[in-house]
Amino acid sequence: MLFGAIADDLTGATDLSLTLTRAGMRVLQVVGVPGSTFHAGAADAVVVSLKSRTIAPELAVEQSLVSAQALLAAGARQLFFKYCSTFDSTDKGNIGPVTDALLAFLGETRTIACPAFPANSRTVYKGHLFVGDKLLSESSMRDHPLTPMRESDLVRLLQRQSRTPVSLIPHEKVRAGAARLEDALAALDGIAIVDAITDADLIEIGRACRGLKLVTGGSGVAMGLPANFGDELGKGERTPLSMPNGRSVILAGSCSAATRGQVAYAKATGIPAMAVSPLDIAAGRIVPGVAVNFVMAQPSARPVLVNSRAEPEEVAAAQQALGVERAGALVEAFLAEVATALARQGVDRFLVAGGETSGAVVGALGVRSLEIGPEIDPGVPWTLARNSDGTPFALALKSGNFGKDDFFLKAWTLLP
Ligand SMILES: Nc1ncnc2c1ncn2[C@@H]1O[C@H](COP(=O)(O)OP(=O)(O)O)[C@@H](O)[C@H]1O
Ligand SMILES: O=C(O)[C@@H](O)C(=O)COP(=O)(O)O
Repeated sequence: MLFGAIADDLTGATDLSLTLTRAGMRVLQVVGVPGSTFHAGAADAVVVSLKSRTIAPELAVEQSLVSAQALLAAGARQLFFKYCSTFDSTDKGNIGPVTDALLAFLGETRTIACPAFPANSRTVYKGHLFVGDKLLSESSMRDHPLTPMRESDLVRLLQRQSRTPVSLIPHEKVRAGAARLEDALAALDGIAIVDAITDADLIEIGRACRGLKLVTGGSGVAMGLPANFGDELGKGERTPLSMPNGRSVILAGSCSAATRGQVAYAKATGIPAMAVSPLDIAAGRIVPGVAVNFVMAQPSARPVLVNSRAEPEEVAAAQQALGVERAGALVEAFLAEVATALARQGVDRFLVAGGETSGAVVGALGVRSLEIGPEIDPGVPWTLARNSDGTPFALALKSGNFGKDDFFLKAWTLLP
C-alpha cells in the first residue's frame, strides 16, 4: 500500500478511486472509518469514504484523523484529502479544519488545495473557481440545499475556514512545469490554492507534489500522483469484476441541475418514475413501502426511478417548513429504506444520484467495500460493492452535478 486517501463523501471517493484506477493503481475503496480488522491486501491505494462534508467540523476532524492513522499504519507514504470539485463547504468547514488537522497530525506545514476537474468543466484561474463558463458563486451551486456556494475566490473562502495561511500559486507558475512548481512548493508556508485549467496542468501539479506528505483537492489533481510511485504500482493480481445482473433501480435524492436534467430525460423516455417530497414524507402521506411496491410492480426489464422533488422552489418550501437538515435527512432516510427493502426482495443493481444520498443508501445496505468497474461518464464508474455478508451489488454512485442527460439510460448498457 502506497497511497491513502480520505474522501468527505461517497461519490467523491468513487470519483477519486476511478481516477487512481485509470492511472494504474489497484484501488480498494472502503466505506466509513477503517476498523481494527482493516487490511489493504494487494491494493496500491486505499480510499476511505466518509460522510463528513456537512457534519460538525470537530466530528469531521476526528473521523479524518482516525482514518489517516489507519492509512499510515497500512503503509501509505502520501495522504490525499478529497473534497468536491465545487469546493462544497460552509464558512465553518469542513475543508479548512480537516486540512489543518491533517497537516498538524503529519507534522507538516505545507500542502496544496486544487479542486479543478476540467473533464467536468471545473477550472481554477487566479484562485477563482469556475463551473463551466460561470464563477462558482453564479453557478447552480449557489442554491445547493446543504452547501450553497456564494464565494468563488478560493483563497478568501478557504482562509475563512482555516487557521493555516492560504496563498495562491498562479497559472504562470503551473505553466512553467513540474520542476519550477516543485521549487515553489518547497518555499511554501501554508496552503496554496493552485490554478489549473487543463488536464496537462493537473499532471504537472501531480508530479510537483511528489514530495508532499499531504495533497488536497478534487479527483483531477490525483491524475498525476500515481506516476510518482513509478514501477512500484499495480503489482497485485487483477481479476475481472463479475457484476450482478438482476433488477435495476435508480434512486435520486440530488437536487443538482445535472440530476434534474437526467430525471427529466429519463421520464421523457418512458422510464417508470415516482417522485416524493420531504413534506409528504414528514406528513406520512408517503411511506417507503409504497415506493417499493411501485418499483416491484413494474416490468423487470427496464430500470425504475424513485426521485425527490428537487426544483429550487420545492426545496425552498420544504426547507422553510422543516428546516434544512430535517428536510434532507427525511429524503435520505426514505431512499435508504426503499433501497434496503428492495435489496431484501433481490434487487442487486442500484444507480444512486447524490453524494449525501449515496452515503445514506450505501450505509443502509451495509456496504463495506467497493471495487471500480467501467466508467459511465467522467467521474462516475460502476462499482462492485459487497456488504458485510459478502452479498454483491452493482452500484453507480453519481455526484449530483456529474453525467450527461442520458446518464440514467446509458449506465445500464455498460452492465451484462
Ligand atoms: N425536496 C427537497 N427538499 C429539501 N432537501 C432535499 C430535497 N430533495 C433532496 N433533498 C436533500 O438534498 C441533499 C442533496 O445532497 P446530495 O445527495 O449530496 O446531492 P448532490 O450530489 O447533488 O449534492 C440530500 O440531503 C437530500 O436528502
Ligand atoms: O469532485 C466532485 O465534484 C465529486 O467527486 C464530488 O465530490 C461529488 O459530490 P456530490 O456532488 O455531493 O455528489
